[in-house]
Amino acid sequence: MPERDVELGFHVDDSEVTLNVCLGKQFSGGDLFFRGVRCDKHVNTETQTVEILDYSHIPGHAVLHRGRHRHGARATTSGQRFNLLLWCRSSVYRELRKYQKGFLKLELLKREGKLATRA
Ligand SMILES: O=C(O)CCC(=O)C(=O)O
Ligand SMILES: [Fe+2]
Repeated sequence: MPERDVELGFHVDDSEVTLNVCLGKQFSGGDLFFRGVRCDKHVNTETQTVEILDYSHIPGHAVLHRGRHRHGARATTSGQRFNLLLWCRSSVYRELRKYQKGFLKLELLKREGKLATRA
């Protein structure tokens, strides 16, 4: 019976950027798989061939990836793997995204003629 995560299913992180540092020890398996970036609405849509990226951890090396990059970790098949995960969040970026979405909605309403605009 495993005491820790064996594998990590397909997911996105609640981060802008994730730093994943492989601290060791000796192991096999545990590869990361990346499957493209999506917005919230399309996070479960199909993967295109060009988006398929697999990565094998190397002790002492780190991976920096976008939190929104869809990914998961395959099972560690032998040994022990220790990774340090750092989720980096930006409140400024998140605020800006909210305004951006608001502006986009306004633009759509204008285009559809549902919003009065000055000549
Ligand atoms: O290496 C792992 O087991 C964690 C992978 C992951 O979810 C990540 O890098 O955000
Ligand atoms: Fe993750």
